[in-house]
Amino acid sequence: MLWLDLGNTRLKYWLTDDIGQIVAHDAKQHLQAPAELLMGLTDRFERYAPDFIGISSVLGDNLNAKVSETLSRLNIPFEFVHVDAAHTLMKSAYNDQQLGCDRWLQMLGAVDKKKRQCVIGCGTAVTIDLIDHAEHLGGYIFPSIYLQRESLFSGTKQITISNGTFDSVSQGLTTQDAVHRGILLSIVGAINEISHRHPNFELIMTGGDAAIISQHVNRPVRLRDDLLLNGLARYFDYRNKS
Ligand SMILES: Nc1ncnc2c1ncn2[C@@H]1O[C@H](COP(=O)(O)OP(=O)(O)O)[C@@H](O)[C@H]1O
Ligand SMILES: CC(C)(COP(=O)(O)O)[C@@H](O)C(=O)NCCC(=O)O
Ligand SMILES: [K+]
Repeated sequence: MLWLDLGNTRLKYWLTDDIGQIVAHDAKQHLQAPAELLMGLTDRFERYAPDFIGISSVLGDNLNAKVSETLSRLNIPFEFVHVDAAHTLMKSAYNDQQLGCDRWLQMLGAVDKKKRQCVIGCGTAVTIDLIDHAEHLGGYIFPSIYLQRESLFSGTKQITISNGTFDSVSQGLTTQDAVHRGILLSIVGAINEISHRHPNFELIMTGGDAAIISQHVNRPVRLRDDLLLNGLARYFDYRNKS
């Protein structure tokens, strides 16, 4: 199988064998041209000859249509995931016309009906979702640390910072530190507050910035980079059975 995750920043793919083991995996920035990036990967995909392609995309109809056009040339059946708020594995109270496919799949990949869980996706946006015994209660969306920095850069005259590292949440004494620490605290503080309000929820984090953010959270966090893949596999497994 070939699994694709088209996020707002990166295209991720996993090739898996008959028993679900990953035989190839990569993540690449697509710069809003995922179809062109895929074109460059088709040789590799053809070599592995997957019998099916399952896709998660949050890039919208126009880019999805271009991706479909590129994938059609492979002559391998492919399908985009559609959010289902009434799925057997997890019911959701969220508006399912709006819920991002990657958010939903990450939850589907993590969900455990015996647990209370808080799933945090640290991509282009940071999403925090609460699940109570396989019932999605809703969540929050924040701009990522990088998007927050860009908005300060473009919305102010005296903040001209476009690089630096996010490594502390203590107060800063320079613009550079105040910007990075303030932004990191906005996300970390929100996570700490949500976990304070929901003390019995296990914290699970995934996505490109999960390692940077999790270090400052004041409760144990489970880092899982397999959530979206796991969600894709569960989704198509269930769909084939019904
Ligand atoms: N090699 C890399 N290229 C680009 N971004 C990276 C890389 N490694 C880690 N990241 C981080 O991953 C974040 C994007 O996370 P990701 O989960 O791929 O997002 P999305 O699903 O929105 O595309 C970026 O903000 C960046 O900080
Ligand atoms: C919230 C998101 C932007 C996160 O995307 P990502 O950071 O993974 O690229 C995406 O899931 C999305 O576009 N969601 C639609 C809005 C919603 O979930 O309500
Ligand atoms: K993501």
